[in-house]
Amino acid sequence: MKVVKFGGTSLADGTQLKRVFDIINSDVDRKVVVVSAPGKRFQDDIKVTDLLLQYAQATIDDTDTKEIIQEIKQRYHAIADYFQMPHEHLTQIDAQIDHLSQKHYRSFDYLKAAFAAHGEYLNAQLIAKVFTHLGMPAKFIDPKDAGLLVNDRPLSASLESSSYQKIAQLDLSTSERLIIPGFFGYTARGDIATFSRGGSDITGAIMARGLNADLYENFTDVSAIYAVNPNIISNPLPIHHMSYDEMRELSYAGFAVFHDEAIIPAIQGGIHINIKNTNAPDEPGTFIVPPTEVRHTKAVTGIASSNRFAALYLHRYLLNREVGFTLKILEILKRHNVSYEHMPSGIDDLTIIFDKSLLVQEQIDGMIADITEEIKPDTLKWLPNYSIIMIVGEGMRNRVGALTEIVSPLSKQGISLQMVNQGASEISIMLGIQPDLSDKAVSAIYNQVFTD
Ligand SMILES: Nc1ncnc2c1ncn2[C@@H]1O[C@H](COP(=O)(O)OP(=O)(O)O)[C@@H](O)[C@H]1O
Ligand SMILES: N[C@@H](CC(=O)OP(=O)(O)O)C(=O)O
Repeated sequence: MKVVKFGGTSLADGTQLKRVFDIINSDVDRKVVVVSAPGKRFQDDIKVTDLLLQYAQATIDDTDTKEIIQEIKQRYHAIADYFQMPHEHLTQIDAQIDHLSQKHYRSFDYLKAAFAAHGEYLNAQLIAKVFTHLGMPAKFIDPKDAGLLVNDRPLSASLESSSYQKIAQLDLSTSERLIIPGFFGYTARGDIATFSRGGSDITGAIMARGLNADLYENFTDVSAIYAVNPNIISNPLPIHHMSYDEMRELSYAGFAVFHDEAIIPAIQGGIHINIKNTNAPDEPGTFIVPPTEVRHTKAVTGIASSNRFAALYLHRYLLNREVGFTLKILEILKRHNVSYEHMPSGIDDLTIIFDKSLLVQEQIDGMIADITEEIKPDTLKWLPNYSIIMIVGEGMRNRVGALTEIVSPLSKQGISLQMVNQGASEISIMLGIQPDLSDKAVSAIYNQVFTD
């Protein structure tokens, strides 16, 4: 039995959904189907999840919601009309969209979570009906009934591990395909909470582990995971096989094609993942497997980069001699409820790297004020935009000279680095760099490592 997940681009309109239908219909093992909300149909299109978040904000602000509601309904109507679905199905979807703003929510974040989750929730209901209408019986399964219990973080929830017992009890003996909306679960109090953005991949991995699937197929709009983001370099080399840890590091550092948290359930269950293209389903795609099953001919498997960071640079002489110094910094971060991503340090310097999306200005101001007052640094600099490049490969373990090979093309092109961190993970080297130099650096490293 396979668990298959289709991303937003694979479900953006009727034409795409017909391809999805054919893929599932061609293999009886594709039994459990996790779906995203309709995604972008073209470059500047807006994902239904983002439309729903606009609707949520308008509801919070008590401004006019008529237009945005119409736009959301239109996305589902277009899909239903493509398959000439009976009108009653649309009436049910419309009613649920209208009802969203009438309900009571525990907080604004829970409101946003419930609105956002409806992208998947409504799509899964519609898809089950479309598939049945096309002659492949399918049943909608609410994540509540599948047993997806999550903790109380409304917009970045994690699964409670007790969920797996319940998921394992899902009845697979029926002849119907089971259609499960991705991206969200329910808290113990019964509220909807979503995973972080892109989180339908996580639902797919959870279902694959909970049901001990033979394979987790993740369908998207590219034929492989490439050694570098294809938006930076055209026609990069595809990766045929990679290890779980390689994928985790690469997706953390910018390979948006697969959510970094979705690797964890796969590792725990030893589930093989196959990334495939909805528009070219016969292509083999990329397999993500345990490290023992990957043969490495090259040191580097992939190069990822992300601009989503900010950094705080701190300099003070004899910083390394002061007992409890790091603890003081961490206490200040805790006081402002700030989590950090990395903290590389030298004898007199420290850089703290943050994920910008997890910070608000008030936290930044408070943290800087307290560090200035309590730590009295010689220099304190806030870098609002900071990029990380991650060079990843199981083949780099114990490999002499890997760092030189990576850094030398940068010095040749006069690209300076703000930070180099090697050793914390044996399979990766992390570089800190100014955002405007990031793509140039990625290209230089790619050309050095992959084109010989
Ligand atoms: N290394 C990479 N290999 C392949 N795709 C990548 C890579 N890095 C970033 N991407 C981007 O990820 C996109 C697929 O992810 P996403 O848009 O989330 O798809 P989905 O709608 O299927 O969830 C690709 O179209 C591509 O632009
Ligand atoms: N629809 C959600 C969850 C998701 O996984 O979407 P996609 O498959 O389009 O990345 C989002 O936009 O975040």
